[in-house]
Amino acid sequence: MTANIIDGKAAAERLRQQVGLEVSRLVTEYQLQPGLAVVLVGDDPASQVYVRNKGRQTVAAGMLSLEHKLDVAVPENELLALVDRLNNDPAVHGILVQLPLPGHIDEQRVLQAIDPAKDVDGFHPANVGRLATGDPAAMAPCTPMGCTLMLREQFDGALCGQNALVIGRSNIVGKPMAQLLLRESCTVTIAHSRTRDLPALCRQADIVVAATGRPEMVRGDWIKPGAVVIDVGINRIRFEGEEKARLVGDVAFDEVVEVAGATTPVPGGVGPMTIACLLRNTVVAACLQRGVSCGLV
Ligand SMILES: Nc1nc2c(c(=O)[nH]1)N[C@@H](CN(C=O)c1ccc(C(=O)N[C@@H](CCC(=O)O)C(=O)O)cc1)CN2
Repeated sequence: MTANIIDGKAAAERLRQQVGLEVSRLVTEYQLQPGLAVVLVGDDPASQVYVRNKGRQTVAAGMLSLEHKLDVAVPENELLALVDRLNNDPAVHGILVQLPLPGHIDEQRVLQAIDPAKDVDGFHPANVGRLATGDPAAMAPCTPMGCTLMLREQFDGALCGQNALVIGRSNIVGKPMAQLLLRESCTVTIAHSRTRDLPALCRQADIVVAATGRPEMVRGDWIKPGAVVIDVGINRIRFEGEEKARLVGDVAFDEVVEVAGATTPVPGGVGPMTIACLLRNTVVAACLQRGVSCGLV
């Protein structure tokens, strides 16, 4: 069997089209132009690329994009003061502080300073709690949300009752991913570095979401034939004899593609959906703040 390779770029393009149409409707009917503010601290090259892409895609969807670039040594209280200004700016419906932050800044303190209504990353404890309690108004983190939308497409909406294994328990991917799959009525298991006999657990799963941070950890012989495998990993590896670093996921793609029913590539799988979901969350946040219905929920 050779797996269907899920095209994350195409899925993201479809979602961006829907977002763009919804923005046009909001502008026409309510003079409501959703606005997204992105804060970047420092000059990490990958973060700079992600922030640039967020800005471009926000503008392309007809939304207002504000970028705030702060020096790597910015004191924490200056960053908190900026978040406070953005919380009180009526043109801003969504706020995102690009992660990771430099070591001298308390990441949790900054994320908790964002108004939960504008927290389009879904990292504020209020949104974490809303997601865990099944509140439909919860802002869900963008990467797991993108994975969920791709899984819905693969299963034609029939995720109910599927055995899902999430490998990884981070606050950004693993835990919210498990909550979103639970919301879809999957039977969810969370595995992590202390899990015993991970390959055996994996072989029982209809859905595997790999967010381990360990390059190519999930092997082909761990996968149940026909299972759907979503690879969240982004690892830059320099292979012997190659000049440029290559991007690989947490899944051994060449092996898994021979066994799975469908799988995501890296690059071009989950990554592009992350930014498309950010645009979606911003539109949803703008609608909730204005008290108008949203065509994207
Ligand atoms: N505040 C946040 N910070 C970070 C998040 C996040 O969701 N919120 N996620 C990541 C970075 N990220 C978005 O911010 C992101 C990562 C990867 C991609 C992507 O499209 N990746 C491409 C490969 C790109 C490359 O060559 O590097 C792919 O997988 O095809 C988009 C967004 C951490 N920080």
